Amino acid sequence: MRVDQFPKDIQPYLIPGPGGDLIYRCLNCQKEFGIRHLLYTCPACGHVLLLYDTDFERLKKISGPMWRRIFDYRRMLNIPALNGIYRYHELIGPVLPLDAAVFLGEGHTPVVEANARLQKKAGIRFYFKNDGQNPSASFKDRGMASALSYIRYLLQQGYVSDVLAVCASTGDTSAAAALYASFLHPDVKSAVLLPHKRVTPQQLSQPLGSGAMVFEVPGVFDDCMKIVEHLSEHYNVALLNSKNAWRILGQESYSYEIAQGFEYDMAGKAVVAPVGNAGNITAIMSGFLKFHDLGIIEDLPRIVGVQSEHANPVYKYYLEPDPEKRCFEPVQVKPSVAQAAMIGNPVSMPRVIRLVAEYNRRAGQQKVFVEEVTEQQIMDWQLRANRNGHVVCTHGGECLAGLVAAKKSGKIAADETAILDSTAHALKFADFQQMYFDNNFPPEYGIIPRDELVNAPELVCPEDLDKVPRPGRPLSGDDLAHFVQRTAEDIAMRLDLKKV
Ligand SMILES: N[C@@H](CCOP(=O)(O)O)C(=O)O
Repeated sequence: MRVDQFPKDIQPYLIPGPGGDLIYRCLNCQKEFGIRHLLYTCPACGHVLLLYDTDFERLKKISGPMWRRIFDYRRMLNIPALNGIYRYHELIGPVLPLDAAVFLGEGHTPVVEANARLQKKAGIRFYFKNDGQNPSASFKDRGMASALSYIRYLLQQGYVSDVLAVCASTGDTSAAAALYASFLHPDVKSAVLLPHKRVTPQQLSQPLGSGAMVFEVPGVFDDCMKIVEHLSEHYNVALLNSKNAWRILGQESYSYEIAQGFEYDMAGKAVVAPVGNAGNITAIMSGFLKFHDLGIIEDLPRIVGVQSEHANPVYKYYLEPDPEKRCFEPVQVKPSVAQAAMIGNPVSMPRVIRLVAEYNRRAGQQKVFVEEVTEQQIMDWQLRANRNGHVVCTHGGECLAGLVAAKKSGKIAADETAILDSTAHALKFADFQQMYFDNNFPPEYGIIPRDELVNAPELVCPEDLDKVPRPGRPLSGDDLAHFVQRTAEDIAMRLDLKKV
């Protein structure tokens, strides 16, 4: 639809222009810095930053119901930037002109309700939000769209030139970073650091295909992250991990979409997400808080972060009920099928601590929880989900396992509705599925396949066939007819089919 076809009162709000006043604010010393330079940590005290709009109050001049109408009408516009995360421009990148927006098809991923059989098994009503259907097949594209749009804006303004973007990754961030950077090539080039042999072949192929420089580093993600932090402190590079606060802004779109998808009614809802470097749970809380602040949603949903027992620093931190006594300790991670979240020292932990307190305070009760699950539970629930129409990877399995555990421990009530983050596409982590089917997980995972979830292809080639087709050597005539009949009979026998 064209703008002039919309109701008159909504027309002035449909196409957002640059506005607001974004600044970096240090979570520790509260010092503020302008956004003309890329910053990742506070130049004064070295702590982590978040972006704030010092003119946020102007957005309150528009009522919550009016905001809902604006976002709902924007759905009908054919303006690429508004078909992605910038539908929520005023909250995600108010200072950016729309022509700076990099849109590769990210966001507005489907929310799919689980079938009755799977809901019964889990004991609760739930949906998956399929963020694996983003362009690089993970939720990271939301944050990269924001970070690279900002870089494009800096390029357009002449504030930077020849950007080298770097990130550390367990596989999804690097795929997204390389993809979005390649869109701005040659002004932006990218280099990614991956823990050697701790990224799946599919994930490794992604930055290679996008033309990034790929460095494999011994150790785990936390080691790569330290190197990237060193690079960003000592060299002229743009850090693309979620330590970069622009990433957080983009990932807030996940919350906005959930709210919009449920008609802005968040009462009785629980949002479940895996926690690795903790940027996503930071963004989810921050997004819902902003919508709440503007009166767009009346209730804050419950939020449940899930960690594997092999990489559980955030879970451990919140085991201590007294906030005064809590003390964050990084953990040594062990191999995990939730490999993207195999992180012992999440860079966003200070943001999480700040936002959990704020979220619970605003909700007037504890609304944020962290749950822990086993490796076995992750694999079993992933495969159960996928046998019921989903395409979730191990982290989607982690979410579902976390939902079941949270219901059991009373963190989520049986009459609530949960929305689970399917963070990446199942195909990225197909090797874990194969290890399950082949029963060859190394012992440290502690995973024993359940017979009812195992699957394997069967080769059909009846022994009495002396001629079979091969590539470049097709059969024809009687030979083809005989091959088809015998093979069909063999399959019918295996499937126990009766002749009609
Ligand atoms: N799971 C992540 C780890 C880094 O995440 P980030 O969001 O903090 O950049 C990955 O896919 O690499």
